[in-house]
Amino acid sequence: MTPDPDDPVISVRDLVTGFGDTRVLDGASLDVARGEILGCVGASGAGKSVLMRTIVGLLPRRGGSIRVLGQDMARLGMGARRALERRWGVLFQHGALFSSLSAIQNVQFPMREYLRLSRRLMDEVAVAKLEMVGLDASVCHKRPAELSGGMIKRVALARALALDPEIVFLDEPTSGLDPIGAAEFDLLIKTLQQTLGLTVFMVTHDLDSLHAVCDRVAVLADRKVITVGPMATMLASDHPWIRSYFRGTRSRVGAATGAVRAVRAVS
Ligand SMILES: Nc1ncnc2c1ncn2[C@@H]1O[C@H](COP(=O)(O)OP(=O)(O)OP(=O)(O)O)[C@@H](O)[C@H]1O
Repeated sequence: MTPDPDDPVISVRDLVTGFGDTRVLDGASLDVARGEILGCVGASGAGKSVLMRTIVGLLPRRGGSIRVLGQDMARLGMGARRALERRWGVLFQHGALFSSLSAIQNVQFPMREYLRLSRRLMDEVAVAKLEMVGLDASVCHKRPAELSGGMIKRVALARALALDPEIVFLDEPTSGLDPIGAAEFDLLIKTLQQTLGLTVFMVTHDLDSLHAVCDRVAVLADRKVITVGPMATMLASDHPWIRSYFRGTRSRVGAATGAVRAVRAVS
């Protein structure tokens, strides 16, 4: 699906959010287009998770506006709000599975909260969601403590997909995975986005994920979204933080340059 910039699924304007006397975001604005994967980056503590949690209504907004799927979040009554919540899924940092529930029960949790389905149908749907993220029936009755980090992320993704959402919010989906597991997870996200037509808002520190799956990247700094654009924009930016993040020694560009220097030094 080609992202349509004229059809923003999420529109954040002049957002102010904070805790006590501290403002974490102060005038943050951002659009996420239908069908795109937008990566959100920024220094640790810049407010990426806070932005994501404020968009989905888990943290209060002190100012500005948030529109999701054309609806102003501040004007929704309880019923309309629940109806809107059914149209997105969230994968929280570290998966955030319920430790006392099995994998299948975790996936069924949003179904129990928002739908009235028979037990049999819920079982069928949950197994299908687990298969969709590459897990077979053998994990169904395992609890999170019995699963690997990669499996936990997949179960959390299956839970985020439980209600057939239009938008998926992912908070550091590849953190803690080895490079192969992270690449597989990136591919899974990209495949799901393309086959299901999802819009994806993804908080990440993973430069490989940004390169592999994101259509655009939003950079949070100084309590605002300072730049949004494709990777080419990030690589061309002269902003000091963006430059050191995307072209520093741990980036592909930096690594390639370092490698060239090393080869030159040897020869
Ligand atoms: N519940 C909370 N109560 C008080 N302060 C909070 C709370 N949640 C987040 N913060 C503060 O808000 C700021 C932004 O936090 P946030 O988790 O959004 O950062 P982040 O950009 O996602 O960082 P990281 O990349 O390290 O996960 C931090 O200073 C953090 O301490």
